[in-house]
Amino acid sequence: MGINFKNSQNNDQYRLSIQAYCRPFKQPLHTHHGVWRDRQGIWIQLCPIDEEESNDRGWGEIAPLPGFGSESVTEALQFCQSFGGQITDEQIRSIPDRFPACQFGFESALIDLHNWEAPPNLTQVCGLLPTGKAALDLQLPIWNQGYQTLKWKIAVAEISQELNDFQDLLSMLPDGIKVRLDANGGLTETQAHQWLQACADRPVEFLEQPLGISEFEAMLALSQEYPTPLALDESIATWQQFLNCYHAGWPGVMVVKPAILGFPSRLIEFCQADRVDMVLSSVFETAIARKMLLRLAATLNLQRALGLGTDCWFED
Ligand SMILES: O=C(O)CCC(=O)c1ccccc1C(=O)O
Ligand SMILES: [Mg+2]
Repeated sequence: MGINFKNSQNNDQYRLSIQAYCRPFKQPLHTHHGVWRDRQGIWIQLCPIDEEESNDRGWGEIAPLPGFGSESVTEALQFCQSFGGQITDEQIRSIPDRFPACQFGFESALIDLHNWEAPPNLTQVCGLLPTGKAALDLQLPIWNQGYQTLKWKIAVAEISQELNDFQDLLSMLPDGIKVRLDANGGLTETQAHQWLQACADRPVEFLEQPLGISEFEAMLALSQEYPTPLALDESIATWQQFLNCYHAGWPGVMVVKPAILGFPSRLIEFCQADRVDMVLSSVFETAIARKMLLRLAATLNLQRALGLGTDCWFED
């Protein structure tokens, strides 16, 4: 299934509506970056000005992640408001790289306007477990919900504690279920070695962002020393970082968060020319950006489970 991009030479005008939102999580998410309680973002709607009597509307979502190098919600809101309720194709194509979440949101809205088919519902999704011991005493075991892959945040508590909980978690998992460990850049090199030793011969799909973004070379070395694949996330959160790591020959997995990586068309173009071992991952966006992510996933023909198991973290 392809995405229909409108002829990029057009310079149509759109009426722009902006709606800021704040959506609390059912339970806070604990990561190495801290505690996260709600998702704030912006929904936008584009309506072609010469067809206002028609029902054509395109929806997009701006869901920034400033801790990963994107603009903040406040900056995005000011940027949206600067257009005074009206925007052109040309202005959307010219959104600067310092507003990557806006690039994503506005181009998503254009794509939504020109693609009437609903994206397919993809089944291969990785579930996100609560952090720490909470993963062990889930009321309704999450592995009964059809997931074959589960993600668990580490580098939050004491390492000896986490290594113990990790063994307990693995002993509870049915055969065939694999775990993704996400350190959010929070391990020391020594701790990364401890984790990779603990992962050997265990059902671990990959260890995500063990070290900070300044430690690319150390992560390269680790990836050559252990059989468990490593994945980059924070290290490739902006388009420039993504290109840098790709061209530096990163041999592992790339966790791509399209909602903060800029124009979806640029990502598609890149992936059509170059092979990327990619996991498409959420930033806790709502259904509007999720629709774009599903369109992307269908177009990019990805092999690994989607990192979109975050829906259950919100009330309906
Ligand atoms: O990738 C996934 O499976 C879930 C999404 C996720 O973990 C995440 C969500 C929001 C912000 C950061 C991260 C992360 O991968 O570090
Ligand atoms: Mg991550």
